Amino acid sequence: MSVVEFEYKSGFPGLRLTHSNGDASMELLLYGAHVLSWTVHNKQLLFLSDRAVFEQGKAIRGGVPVVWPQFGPGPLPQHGFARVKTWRVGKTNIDGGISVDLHLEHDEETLKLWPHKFHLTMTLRLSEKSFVQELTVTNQDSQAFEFTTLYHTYFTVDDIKNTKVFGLNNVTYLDKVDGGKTKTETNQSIEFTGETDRVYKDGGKNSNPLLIDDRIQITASSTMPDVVVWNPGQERAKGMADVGEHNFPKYVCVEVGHVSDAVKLGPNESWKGAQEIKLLQ
Ligand SMILES: O=P(O)(O)OC[C@H]1O[C@@H](O)[C@H](O)[C@@H](O)[C@@H]1O
Repeated sequence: MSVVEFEYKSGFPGLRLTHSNGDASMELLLYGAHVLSWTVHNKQLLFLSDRAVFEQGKAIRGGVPVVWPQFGPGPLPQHGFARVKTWRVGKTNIDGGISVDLHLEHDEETLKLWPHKFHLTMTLRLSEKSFVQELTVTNQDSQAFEFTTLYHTYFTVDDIKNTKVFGLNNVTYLDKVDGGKTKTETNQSIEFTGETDRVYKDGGKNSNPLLIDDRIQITASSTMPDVVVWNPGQERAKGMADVGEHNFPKYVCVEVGHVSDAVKLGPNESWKGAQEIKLLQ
């Protein structure tokens, strides 16, 4: 069991977590509290684009970007600012399991963008075949504030054409590639035949587990009820400088969060949202 500091692409310090027998590991950057890599038995389970850009202020294409305090476009930069801020390391525990806390607070830059005082803690726990990440948001202001949030997880797949996402049948979704129409999922599994960008409202509350094939299970806390499923497809991927046509078949994003409406947090109140990602085989 170890937690070791490392530096990725000079300028991006992080922590490398290794589970007891070395069979599971995780790389975590302070930039964005970003999980960059998760391996079990030396197999990489998260996708990181070979065209990902590592520059201050730019989002990293792959791993687990943390979307906060705004999902998607809006008054703030796309997907908020937490993913492009440098967090600081807090408590580390390697007693009977590994956990690490990272923290982010408001600063001059965030106050200019979003005039609210906040404290974020991201706790990561690595186990043999799974990991948990839990975000705690505390309102340190004298006024209430609202936010949306999401774990934007990029999972590796052998081929998107043969990938299925289960657990969202009968759930209502917003189809972003069909003009934002509201539809109901009638299929037992989602398959990918082109650009797919959907927000499944309360998808995580479905009684069926959220699965990628029969390999990965994603479980969210009840405070993160929505599920976004995204793959850009060939044409859009071609136009995305940090993805490229060759990469779209290699990943699927299955993202749990609170995005259909906002979380409202009063002064001194705290909110927690977690996901557990488990390898089933
Ligand atoms: O390019 P970004 O900002 O990382 O966003 C990627 C995708 O993120 C998804 O969560 C959104 O539903 C998509 O609409 C978006 O294209």
